[in-house]
Amino acid sequence: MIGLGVMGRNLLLNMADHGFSVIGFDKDSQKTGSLEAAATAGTVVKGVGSLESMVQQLQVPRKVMMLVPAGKPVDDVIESLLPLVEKGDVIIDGGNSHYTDTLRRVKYLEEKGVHFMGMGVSGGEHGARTGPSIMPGGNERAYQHVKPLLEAIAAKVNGEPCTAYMGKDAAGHYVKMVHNGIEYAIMQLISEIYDILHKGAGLNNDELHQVFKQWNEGELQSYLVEITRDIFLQKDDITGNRLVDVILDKAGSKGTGKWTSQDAMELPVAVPTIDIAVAMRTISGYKAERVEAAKIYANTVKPFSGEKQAIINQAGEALYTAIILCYAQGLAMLFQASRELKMDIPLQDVVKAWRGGCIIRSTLLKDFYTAYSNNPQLANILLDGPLAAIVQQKLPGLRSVIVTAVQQQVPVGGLMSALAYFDAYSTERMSTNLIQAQRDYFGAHTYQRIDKEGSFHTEWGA
Ligand SMILES: NC(=O)C1=CN([C@@H]2O[C@H](COP(=O)(O)OP(=O)(O)OC[C@H]3O[C@@H](n4cnc5c(N)ncnc54)[C@H](OP(=O)(O)O)[C@@H]3O)[C@@H](O)[C@H]2O)C=CC1
Ligand SMILES: O=C(CO)[C@H](O)[C@H](O)COP(=O)(O)O
Repeated sequence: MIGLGVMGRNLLLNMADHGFSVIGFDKDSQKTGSLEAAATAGTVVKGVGSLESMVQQLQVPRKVMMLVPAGKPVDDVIESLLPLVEKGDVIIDGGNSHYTDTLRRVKYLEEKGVHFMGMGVSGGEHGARTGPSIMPGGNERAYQHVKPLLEAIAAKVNGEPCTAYMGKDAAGHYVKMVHNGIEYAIMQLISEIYDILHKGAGLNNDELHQVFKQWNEGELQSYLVEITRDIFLQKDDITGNRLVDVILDKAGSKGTGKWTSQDAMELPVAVPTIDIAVAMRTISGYKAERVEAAKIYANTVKPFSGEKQAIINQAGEALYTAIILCYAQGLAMLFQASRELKMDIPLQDVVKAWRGGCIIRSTLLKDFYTAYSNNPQLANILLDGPLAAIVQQKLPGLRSVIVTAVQQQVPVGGLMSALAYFDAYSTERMSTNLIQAQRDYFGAHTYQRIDKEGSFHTEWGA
């Protein structure tokens, strides 16, 4: 393992716990020393400060994984490894690299006879140590060398490992990118529901904890709902108040959500809830301007007058439906990208790998798994019969919550985008006939007709 930071160190210790002899490299002797000290008794874990020494001690074909920051560090590590590895060896990048970088690296290293695999890992620090979701892609023969290791260290659901081969070339990193896009979208939806219940319905942190606790015990059971439940109880060491209330409302990002939106536009495929989640993090950064605008427009949430429990119930239905619509967008993107980029991504295995260990794990994944088991070529999970029945039953809650939130001035762009996606996707005849007429009017862009084949142009207004 190269890079003994948060992820590398924990993943390596996880491998050792499963009986694999491992060796970690870091320039920092403190990191190599503390790695050995943290190893479980009886496991074989070595920390070294020389890359040469690390590579020499590996069995052939060598399996070298790196967990370093995406971008130049990955290229630097590859260049330092090249004089040390041989044909047939496998280099794995487990970080959040952009898939186009991975494509470039796969080609570069294949020319030298070295296999390069891009592999998504999700689950954060704890997941890496105890069982993450792992999304490997690249050369399938190279994957066979690491399959037993990955299956051993991955999270398990019903005894099955939350990992599978994600497809050719950069498929592993592509799947991880879309995973993170869905992660952004679900986090945005949860934060909007929090706004509705907190500012609108006046629930305090203890009440919010109870609501999320109850939701996490039912159909909304998921990692993100679970951690949100716990966040409301966390005390601030400095003030003694709840920590969530003293955290500045400016969201950070490392870029994977933005990459998902950018790539969706390129394909093209519609992922409006991911787009809006990225945009809302951007708007959150305009703190000073927002403070000024709030004064000008006297923008404050108007308290709800309705019964609290009714709003809580509707909010639960709205969140559940909108979350399904986020997965629908992300999975439809993978379906389309797999075809366009010829990656052969098996969607059934993607949702299998996401069932446990990762940030977007949820009880819903088992329904998606069933949907893809019945039809591996399903273009959109909204076309699956049982899932369509769930969406139809829960949709009124989403509509009602949006109406209430709009009237009470709670910004709910994520919820609205999910509903807009659904309403457009399930509309037989959209209003885009008018857009075609306008395009032809001002730019002679032509249009198609509903009653005849071919392309037509009209001299409008003549
Ligand atoms: N943290 C998380 O929850 C998750 C992170 N990821 C991804 O995993 C990757 C690693 O993340 P994380 O472990 O959090 O990062 P950290 O910053 O904790 O660790 C990165 C490690 O890489 C080392 N490193 C940096 N540059 C080089 C280099 N050129 N050569 C050798 N080693 C280098 C660093 O050493 P030094 O400090 O000495 O420079 C450090 O030990 C990233 O791509 C990240 O996006 C993926 C899933 C979850
Ligand atoms: O990959 C991850 C989880 O799956 C990381 O935690 C991710 O980098 C977080 O992204 P951001 O910092 O952009 O919110």
